[in-house]
Amino acid sequence: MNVQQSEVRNPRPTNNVSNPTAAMAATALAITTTANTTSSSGAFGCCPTANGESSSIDDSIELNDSQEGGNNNTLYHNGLLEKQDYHFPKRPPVDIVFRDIRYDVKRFNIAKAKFESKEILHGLNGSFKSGELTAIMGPSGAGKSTLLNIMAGYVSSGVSGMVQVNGKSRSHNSESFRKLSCYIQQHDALRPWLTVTEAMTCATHLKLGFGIGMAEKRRLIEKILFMLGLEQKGNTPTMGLSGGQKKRLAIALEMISNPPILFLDEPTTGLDSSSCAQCISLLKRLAQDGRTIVCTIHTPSALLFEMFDQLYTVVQGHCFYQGPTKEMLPFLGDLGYHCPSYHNPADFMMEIAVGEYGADVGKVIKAALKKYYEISSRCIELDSTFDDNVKLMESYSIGGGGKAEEMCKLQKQQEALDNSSYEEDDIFSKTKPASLVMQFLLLFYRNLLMTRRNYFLLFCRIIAHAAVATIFGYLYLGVGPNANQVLANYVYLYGSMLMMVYTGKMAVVLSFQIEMESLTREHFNRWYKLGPYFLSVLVLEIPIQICCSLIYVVISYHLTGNYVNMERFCIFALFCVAGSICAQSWGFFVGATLSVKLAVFIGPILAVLFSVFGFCTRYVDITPVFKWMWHISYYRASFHGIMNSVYGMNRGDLHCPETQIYCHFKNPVLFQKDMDIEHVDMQSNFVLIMLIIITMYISTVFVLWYKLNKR
Ligand SMILES: Nc1ncnc2c1ncn2[C@@H]1O[C@H](COP(=O)(O)OP(=O)(O)OP(=O)(O)O)[C@@H](O)[C@H]1O
Repeated sequence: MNVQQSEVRNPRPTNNVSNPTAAMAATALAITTTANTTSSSGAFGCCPTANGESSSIDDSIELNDSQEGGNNNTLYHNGLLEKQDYHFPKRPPVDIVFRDIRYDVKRFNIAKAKFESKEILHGLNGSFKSGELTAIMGPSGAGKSTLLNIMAGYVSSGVSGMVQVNGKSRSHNSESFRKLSCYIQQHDALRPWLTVTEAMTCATHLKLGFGIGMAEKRRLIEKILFMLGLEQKGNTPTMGLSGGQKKRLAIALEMISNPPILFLDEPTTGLDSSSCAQCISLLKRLAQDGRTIVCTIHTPSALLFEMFDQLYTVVQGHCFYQGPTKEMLPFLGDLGYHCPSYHNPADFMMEIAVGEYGADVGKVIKAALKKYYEISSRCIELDSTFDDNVKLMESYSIGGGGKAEEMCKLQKQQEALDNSSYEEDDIFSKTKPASLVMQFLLLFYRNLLMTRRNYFLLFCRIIAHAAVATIFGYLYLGVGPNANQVLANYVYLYGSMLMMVYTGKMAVVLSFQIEMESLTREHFNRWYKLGPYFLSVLVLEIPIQICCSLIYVVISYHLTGNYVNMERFCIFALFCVAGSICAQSWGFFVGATLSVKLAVFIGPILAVLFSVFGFCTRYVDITPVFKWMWHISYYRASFHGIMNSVYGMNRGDLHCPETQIYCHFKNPVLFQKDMDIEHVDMQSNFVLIMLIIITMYISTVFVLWYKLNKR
């Protein structure tokens, strides 16, 4: 039996979760109960109200009247529920018009020792209309992704020109535009350890908040997955999906908030022909429901090419063709470039774009510009800022033309439509994104779930600490209380700090590097704010590091015979843990700031640099120019802390074995004096470590914020 049929026959009562605390509990529940997407509620009985308004989010995916002959209560086609019976609610049409889009990048020229500017896009004009699926095509390096990034608002610095959304100017990084759109980048950047349903559930909670009930959310998830052909994959971990399924999941995750505009960067890359066709036909259906869908694509098959309504071709940063897909060949034909019979039109266009068949690319670019102004000159008053283009247009002595008149009429009709609202105005308006606290709780829960699934990494971290502690413990077995083994103990203490610092730092130095793509996608598509995200990472990572450090400390401290009393042990453990957490905060900062290649060697280099201060280096012997490093070295502060906990704090004489004639460090103060650490201010050291931790966290958040927002 069709899975969805069983749902209709077994409706489940609505579980309305309205308060956040209950909702959090329900979140966990939902993640487990909805893990099997094929066993959930029958929501289809929930119909539009008498006045036609939807009464619940469930209505958001309602029956297509045209296919059902207007009978909204009928749920089956000949007893079978078809994917095409569903559609997302119509959204207000959102049209995008852009003019004179230029993009400059600044590069430092080492030879000339100055910054140089390079223009990537050279004044692109055009529009993307609602209800249409538009392909951005062009040769590699032509500027397709750059144009898409600018249109999505993903890139804003270095961009000039005007973008209008339903006739209203939009800034290049408009926050309100981001509410209406979503951007799915080339790399799916999904969370591999979550199942499809878990990923969808978490995204639904984050995007739709807790103003609507769990049951409604569950039904929404089921239907989106059903529409996208993922209904059988609810329990599959994301990493177990095929390339095409991952693309569809990436779309499904964004369809939760039902945005009227979708930007997709190369959604078909890496897919086989049938997955490509599935993906494009899905986009086509979403466009037919009134969405504005724009995607970049590399030479598609003739079949796929025909599925696009509009084509925008970029070559060397110029517009090469824009208009209906079916008019592309006549356009090139008018210029004398005729597509051979049985040749893929998309391939032919790309061949012309790279100058094959002796094609004059410049001529086509000028013709495309002329065509644009032929249409535009009848419809809009050209802005004075486009003087250059106006002159260019005049130089082509634009005449009248039937086709241009027709296009103009269409554009006027569209403008009338455009006067409709630019705001969200359907049932989704009753949903609000999760609050900051709930964002934190949801992200923390998600991290916890992923860590539990990926337990091998955690297991390795714990085992490594225990193993090294045992090795060190036996290497320096029982050296702690002996006066003749003070130097051996000193090396053990130094090694322990190294262990704490390296494991603390290196365990997280790549965290953000690995996370960055997912973080960028989710943050850009407004799933959550940076603050709750960062906090959710810290709240998981800090306890793990504390546990690992304590495992090391407990084992090695006892094996080396350093245990004297509980007070000394607690201070020792406190400084070890504080040093490790401080190193971890440095790891986050280095990882967030530098590229992978730099981070993996700058991280250890910084640790080595700071570690020399305090170890066999007396303050008086340090070259004055480096003395500041002694003061800010968290390594030195932690090391002195553990040293003082072992030999300071009025410790009595150490044990001098009878076999020894003389034990120089019988009184540990002598050793402290030799090392210039007889006056360790424990409080100042601890405060210094805490200050560095806080500074590093703030710096990391700032760097991440900058990377996520300033592009
Ligand atoms: N930030 C940047 N700094 C320097 N050059 C850049 C930058 N962004 C884009 N470019 C250059 O602009 C050109 C267009 O890049 P873009 O990624 O948009 O090309 P594309 O058409 O999407 O290519 P592909 O199909 O290969 O992905 C390339 O030559 C690229 O090197």
